[in-house]
Amino acid sequence: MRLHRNLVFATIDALAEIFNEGNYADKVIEKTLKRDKRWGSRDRSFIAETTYDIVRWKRLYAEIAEVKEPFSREDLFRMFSVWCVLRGIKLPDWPQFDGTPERRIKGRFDELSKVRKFRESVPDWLDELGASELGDKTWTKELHALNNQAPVVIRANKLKTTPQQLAEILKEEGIETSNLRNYPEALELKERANIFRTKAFKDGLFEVQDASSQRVAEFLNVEPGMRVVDTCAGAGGKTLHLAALMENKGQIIALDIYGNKLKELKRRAKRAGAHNIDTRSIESTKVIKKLYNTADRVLIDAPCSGLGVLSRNPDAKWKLQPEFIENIRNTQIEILQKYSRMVKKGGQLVYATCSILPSENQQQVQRFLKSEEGAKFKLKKEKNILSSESGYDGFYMALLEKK
Ligand SMILES: C[S@@+](CC[C@H](N)C(=O)[O-])C[C@H]1O[C@@H](n2cnc3c(N)ncnc32)[C@H](O)[C@@H]1O
Repeated sequence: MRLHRNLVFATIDALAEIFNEGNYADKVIEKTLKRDKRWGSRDRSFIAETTYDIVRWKRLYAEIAEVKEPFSREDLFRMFSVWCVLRGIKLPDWPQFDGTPERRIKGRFDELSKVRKFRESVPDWLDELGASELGDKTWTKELHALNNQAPVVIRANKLKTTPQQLAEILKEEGIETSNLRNYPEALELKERANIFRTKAFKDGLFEVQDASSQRVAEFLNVEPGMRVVDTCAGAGGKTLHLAALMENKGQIIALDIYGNKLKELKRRAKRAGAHNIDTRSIESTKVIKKLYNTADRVLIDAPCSGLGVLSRNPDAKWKLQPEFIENIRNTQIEILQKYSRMVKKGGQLVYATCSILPSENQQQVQRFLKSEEGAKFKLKKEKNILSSESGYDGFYMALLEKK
């Protein structure tokens, strides 16, 4: 691989913004990629993937390069040179790489790789929390899996197509996919590509949605004609899946505290041809109270630490704080208490997170079941999806039924 100066410089600029200004990696990369219209798809993927890689391995690379935050440009070039040396990429003859100690870099890598928090590049507190909740053995495997680059999985929109038809259409647009066994609507891209540019995407034939995430709507046992409330709908990844499973029949009420996310949901629903979704922003408790005892099905796709999706969002390793996890657990239990009241007798509720921590998952459900409101429910089944076992995001889901 030959390194191009303007691509390397754009990567260094992006890293400076992410590490030193605390901006979100996905937003910074999106902005960086708009900088030069002449960049082709290879150039763009070099910037995006290298930036994500160095974000993912920040702690390890900083230790090897012997640099500390806040990083100067010189420090960032040193971290970049670690990335190159460890990947066997020949360093160009630029002044920024003068005197790079290649043998020392490899030696320090071997030495640091003996310690999990360096090898897997996580903050001390997170390494301790993961090990205490999951046990050393599971956490070691899981953390390793969460450091792999996530595959791109899409969900065929059954309102408009089938996975087989979609695979053919994408093939004509130059994108090869494979079926995923046991995931009825999913296709996985054989190679990364900008699929948002395809006609198939613009026509609403699919959504990008991880395979584990596709398990959640399935878990809720929806049927056409039901009244379903998606209480933490966000931009609607799971709402759209619910609409497809309900064949556009019945009613889905999509709630969120952020109106702008619901606006995006509406845009996506239009593209997907999903007509049975009604969005409502939670501006007061009235919105919730009006729905008490009215829903056949309720989905709580709760806000969480996001530790199950680190492979697509490595930035979270550095942005997460122990206090945030503490607070989010309180929000989760509050949401369970309040939103479960929307389920009518005999109706069902799914509580789901993209976390792998028992304290956000099964322990929350057990806590809820022991409460006055929770006593009205019984736990029908639950599923823990680990990235190390599934190869996709880490997720948790529990199905509860109101007696
Ligand atoms: C895991 S995300 C949802 C992702 C979405 N369901 C999807 O599939 O694309 C959690 C959502 O909960 C929302 N949220 C946070 N606190 C909330 C609350 N108290 N009530 C309702 N929604 C809330 C957040 O804005 C966020 O969109």
